[in-house]
Amino acid sequence: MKDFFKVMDLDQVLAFRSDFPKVGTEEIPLTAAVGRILAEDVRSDMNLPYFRRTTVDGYAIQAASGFGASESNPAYLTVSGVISMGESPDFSVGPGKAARISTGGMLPRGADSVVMIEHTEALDETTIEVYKSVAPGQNVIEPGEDFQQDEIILSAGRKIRPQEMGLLAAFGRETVTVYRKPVVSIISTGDEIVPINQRPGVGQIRDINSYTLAGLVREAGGTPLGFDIVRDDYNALLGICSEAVEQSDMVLISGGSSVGMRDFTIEVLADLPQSEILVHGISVSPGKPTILARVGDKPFWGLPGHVVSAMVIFVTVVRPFIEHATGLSEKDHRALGIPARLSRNLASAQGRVDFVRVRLVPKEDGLWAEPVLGKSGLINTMIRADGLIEIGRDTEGLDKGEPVLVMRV
Ligand SMILES: Nc1nc2c(c(=O)[nH]1)N[C@H]1C(S)=C(S)[C@@H](COP(=O)(O)OP(=O)(O)OC[C@H]3O[C@@H](n4cnc5c(N)ncnc54)[C@H](O)[C@@H]3O)O[C@H]1N2
Ligand code: MOO
Repeated sequence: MKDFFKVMDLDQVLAFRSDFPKVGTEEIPLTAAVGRILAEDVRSDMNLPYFRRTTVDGYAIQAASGFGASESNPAYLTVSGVISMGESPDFSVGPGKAARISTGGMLPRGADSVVMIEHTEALDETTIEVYKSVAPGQNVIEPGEDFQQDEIILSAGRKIRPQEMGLLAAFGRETVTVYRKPVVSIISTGDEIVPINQRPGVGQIRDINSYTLAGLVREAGGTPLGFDIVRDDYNALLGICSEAVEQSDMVLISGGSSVGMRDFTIEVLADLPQSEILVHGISVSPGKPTILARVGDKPFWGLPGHVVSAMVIFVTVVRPFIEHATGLSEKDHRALGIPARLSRNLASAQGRVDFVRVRLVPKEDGLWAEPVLGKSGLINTMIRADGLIEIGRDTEGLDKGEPVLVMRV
C-alpha cells in the first residue's frame, strides 16, 4: 500500500518559502495600484506639506497677541490683510495684528497660530475681538509635519492601500513599480468531477474547488489560470501539469493527493522534469493529504480534494507562498487574527495542528467564537463560518472561554 512519505509540521512546510524566487516587477499607473505590492523604496523629494498651513477658517495671529483672551476679557487685534488661497502672503503679521485666512491657506510670516472664526467678532473693517486664546502652533500644520523631505516614505514589500495611493499622489507619482501578479494555475482532477455548466449525474459532483481556489488566489494577489478538469489518468495529468508549469508561476492541483488507488498526483509530480517532492503530508487537520513539490523553481501543490480542506490548506499554507512570490513583507495571518473567546470545549489530537471553522458572535461581554462542526467535504460549513481558529500541535484541546484568534476566511 502507498503511504504518505514526507509528513511535515506546518512550520517546516512554511519554511520552504525562502527556497522560491519572487516574481519580477512592472511599472503601472498609480490609478491601478490598489492591492499591489510595492517593489521600490519611495523617497520624498520635498516636505509635505511644503508650507505652513492652517486647518481652520479664522485669523492668523501671533499666539502672544491673544494670551489671556476670554469672553469677558477679549483681545482687540487689527486686521492687516486677507490671505488668498494657493498664494504666498506678501505681508507679515506682527504683535497685535491678525490676517483673515481660510482652511488650507498659507500662514504669513510672523504668525504662528490661527484663532477660529467662531471665537472672534469683527467690530469693523479693521478691528476684531478675540474671545479665546490659542497656543503657538495651534490649528496649524508645520512644513514637513506629514512627511519630511528625503525620508523613505514607503518601503518595498508594502501592500498599496487607498491611503498609500493618496501618499504617492501627494508626491506626484503617476506611476509606481510593483511586483507582477503571480499567475497561479488551477487544475481539478477526478473522474467524478464535472464542469459547472453540466448537471451532475449519479456519482458525479460539480467542480467547486476551481472556483473557491480562483477566488482565494485573487484575494491573495495572484492571477488564477484555469484548466479543464482532468480525468484520473496518469498521462492526461502529466500532460496538463507540464503545460501548467510552463504557463504559470505556481500550480495548484486539487484531488488525487491522498494515497488511494486513483491518486496519481504524487507520481506525476515525481515524474515531471526537474521535480523534487518536498512534502507529502502535513500534520494538520483538515488537509493532511497535501503535497508540495519544487518543479524547476516553481512551487507545485497537490491539495486535498475535500472542499473545506482545499480552502484551509490554501489560507494557511499556500497563501503565504503566494505572498512571498508577490514580494509582500512577511505578514502572519495566523497571528493577526481577531481576538475572541471560545464558546465551548474543543478536543484536539496531539501531534497535529487543528484548524476549526468558527462563527463570530458579538455578545454583551465581547466577541465569541462558536465552532462550526462538520465534515470537510461540506461547503456549508465554510459558508456559515467567519474564520478559522488554530489549536496547537501540543495541545489536547481548548476550554470554553479560552482566548482565541480568528483568522478571517
Ligand atoms: N485511507 C485514507 N483515505 C483518505 C485519507 C487518508 O488519510 N487515508 N484522507 C482523507 C482526507 S482527510 C482527504 S482530504 C481526502 C483527500 O483526498 P484526495 O486529495 O486524494 O482527493 P480526492 O479523493 O480526489 O477527493 C476527495 C473528495 O473531494 C471531492 N472533490 C475533489 N475535487 C473536487 C472539486 N474540484 N470540487 C468538488 N469536490 C471535489 C471528491 O469528489 C471526493 O469526494 O482523502 C481522504 N481519504
Ligand atoms: O484532511 Mo482531510 O483534508 O481532513 O478532509
